[in-house]
Amino acid sequence: MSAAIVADRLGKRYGTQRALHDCTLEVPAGSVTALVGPNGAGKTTLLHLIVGLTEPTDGSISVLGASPRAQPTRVLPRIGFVAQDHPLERRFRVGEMLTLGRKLNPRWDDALALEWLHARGIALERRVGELSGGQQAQVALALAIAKRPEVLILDEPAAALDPLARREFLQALMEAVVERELTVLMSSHLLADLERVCDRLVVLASGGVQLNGPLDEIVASHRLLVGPPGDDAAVARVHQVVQTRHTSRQTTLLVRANGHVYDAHWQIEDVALEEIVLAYLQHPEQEVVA
Ligand SMILES: Nc1ncnc2c1ncn2[C@@H]1O[C@H](COP(=O)(O)OP(=O)(O)OP(=O)(O)O)[C@@H](O)[C@H]1O
Repeated sequence: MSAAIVADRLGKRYGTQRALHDCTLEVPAGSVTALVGPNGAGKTTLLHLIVGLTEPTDGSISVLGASPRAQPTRVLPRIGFVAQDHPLERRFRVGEMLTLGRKLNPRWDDALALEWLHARGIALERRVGELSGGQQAQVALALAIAKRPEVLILDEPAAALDPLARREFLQALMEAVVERELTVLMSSHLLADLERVCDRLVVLASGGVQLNGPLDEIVASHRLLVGPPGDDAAVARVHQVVQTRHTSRQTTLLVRANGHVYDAHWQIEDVALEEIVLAYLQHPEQEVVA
C-alpha cells in the first residue's frame, strides 16, 4: 500500500518551545488512522504541518507526494481539514458557507454538500452560530468532504459532542470513507471512538512518535503477564516490557511480546487497547513500535 502522508524526522519549534520533534511516520493510502497523545503532545502541530498551516523547522512532510508549503496547489485542493472546534464563520448562513466553498475549491461537489446537509436536517437558511455543536460539526465535515479530498484531516472533531451526536458524526465519517476511499488521519482523546472507526494508530508523546501500526496488530502483540512478585529480568530478555507494576503479592508486566510467551511462571492475559496506550503514555521513554 502506498503512503499518502510521509513525515521524515519532522520537527517544529516555536522559539525555544519544541512542539514536535523527530517525527517519522507513514500514513498508508486508504487507511483510517487515529492520532492520540496527551495534551501538548504535538497532535495539532503535526496536523497543521500536514495541511500546510505551519512550516517545519526540521525534517520534511510530504502529502500525496508533494510538500504542502512548497507545492500548495498540488496538495491543498486534495486535502479536507476539519479543525479543532470546527471554527466556522458564525454569522454566515449554512448556504453562504457552501457558496464560499464553491468559490474556493476547484473540485467542489455542491450536490454532495446539499445532500449531506439535507440528510441531517440542517437547513441552508440557518446561521452557523445558531446551530448546535453536533450540527456545526456536521457542517464542517460536509464542507471538508464536498472538496472531494483524497486525504481528510480531522483535529478532535467530535470532542465537544454528546455521545449520540458523536456516534452520528462518526457514522457519517465512515460513510464518507467507504464511499470515497479516503485516507483519514484523525486526532482524538476518545479511544473507544477511535477503536470503532480506525484501522491504524499513532501515539505521540512529548512531541515524538511512540507507537505506530495497525490497531489489530498492536492489540495482538501486547500481553499482560501476572505472576508472583520477583524477578522479571528473564521476560525482559525476550520481550519488550512496556510497564511493570509490583505489589506485595504479585508483579504485573505489560509486554510487547516477541512471538508467543511460554512461561509457566506467568498467567498471560489479553490487554485492551486503552490500557496499552495508557502504558505507553506513562512511559514516554519506550522505543518506537512500528
Ligand atoms: N503557536 C505556538 N506558539 C508557541 N507554542 C506552541 C504554539 N502552538 C503549540 N505550541 C506548543 O507546542 C506543544 C504542542 O502543542 P499542540 O497544540 O500541537 O499539542 P496537542 O497534542 O494538539 O494538544 P491538545 O491535546 O491539548 O490539543 C505545546 O507545548 C504547545 O504549548
